Amino acid sequence: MKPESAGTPARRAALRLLDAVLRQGLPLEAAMASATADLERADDRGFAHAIAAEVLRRLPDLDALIDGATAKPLPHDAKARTVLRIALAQALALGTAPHAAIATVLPLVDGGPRKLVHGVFGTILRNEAALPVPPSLPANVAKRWRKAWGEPAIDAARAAIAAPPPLDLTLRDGDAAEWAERLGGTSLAPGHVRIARTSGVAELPGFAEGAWWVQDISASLPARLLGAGEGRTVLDLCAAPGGKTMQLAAAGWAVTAVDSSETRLARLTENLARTGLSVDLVTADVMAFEPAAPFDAVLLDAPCSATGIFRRHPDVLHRVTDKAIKALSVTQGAMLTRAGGWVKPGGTLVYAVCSLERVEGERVAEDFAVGHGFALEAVEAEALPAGIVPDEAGRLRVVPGMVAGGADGFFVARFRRL
Ligand SMILES: C[S@@+](CC[C@H](N)C(=O)[O-])C[C@H]1O[C@@H](n2cnc3c(N)ncnc32)[C@H](O)[C@@H]1O
Repeated sequence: MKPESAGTPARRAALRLLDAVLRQGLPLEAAMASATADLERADDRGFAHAIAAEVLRRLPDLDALIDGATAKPLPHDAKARTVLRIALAQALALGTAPHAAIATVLPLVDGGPRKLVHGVFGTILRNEAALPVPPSLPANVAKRWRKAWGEPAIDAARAAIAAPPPLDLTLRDGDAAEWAERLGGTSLAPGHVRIARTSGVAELPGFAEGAWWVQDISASLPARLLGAGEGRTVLDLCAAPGGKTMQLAAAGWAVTAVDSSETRLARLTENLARTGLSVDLVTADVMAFEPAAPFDAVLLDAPCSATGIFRRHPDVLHRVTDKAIKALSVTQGAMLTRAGGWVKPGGTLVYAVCSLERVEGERVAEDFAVGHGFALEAVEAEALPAGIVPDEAGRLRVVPGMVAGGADGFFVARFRRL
């Protein structure tokens, strides 16, 4: 038997990753450990991830090429289709030489449709096919977002898939203009610096001493709406890995941070050690947790579809179903009702989701605004990062195209307890 090419194991891992996302509905990052377990080298694991992520960014366009070159469409979950997607993403988007792109995937269909895969790949390349710029969104996502946010947001979302997003940093303290100069970036708001994407975050000035942490500008909004703590108490629900927890602690709040995931809380603990910030940590399910006393403020960053972070996590474009979005909104509503019960009279409640779905954002906030003893507290336009403006009700809804250079899709509403 011919020995397997050195490049094949990384492609096999990419196939397992795509299977985990597209057939099992798992997040790409969550599938990494098991799908790449047999790859010893970090760069092979990184390459498998890069291939899978590129396929997910280009999936509708790759499938259109494949369907245009097959007489009878391959089933959507056929191994031959995914193997072709892997070879084509490399040859047409990642700069892999076509002969290497196909030779390294053919062993994945040994004893199966090897000839078909080879033939379809050859036909597509001979026709000098190219992937469209910018990439297309999956039809169901485009339909949902077009209805919710209009055509300009669709165009901006497509452009955002094509370009790697910049890296936003939140400063623990210190002057944003000074840090922007030191890091070669720009600042969109107090305490914020935006730099070009880099793989060497830990080597940048200020990382080791905890002067800043990576946090998208949109993700920094919920804690910004609570302002300076001046020693008051805040309950940070669904807190890990702690971007908002650290903002609140740095702004002078006495923070109690709750999360149900031990693994994610361990990351929060590391982040606190690096930044020298201190908070009380509680491992608990929000639906079972019972605090001893109410808080001056409560921030709920609820678990959600995460469709707002599609730029860095393109798997959300393919694995999040309408049914899952509806189910999440029920959980979010129940969590928000519990969170409301832990706010002191006159205190503040902030609800946030990194979702581009109205049912998880606007709808949950509107339902909560009725009959729970809270009033929506409108956000003032002048306190916000450039480009972000409150909606007509005074809530924050960040959609693609709103912030120059991009930002995660987000929803934030602030309430005052009556
Ligand atoms: C959107 S992430 C939070 C990000 C975090 N607030 C930050 O700024 O870094 C959602 C978090 O909710 C946690 N979570 C999900 N369901 C939960 C529950 N029922 N109770 C407590 N935490 C939960 C997850 O473990 C996850 O860490």
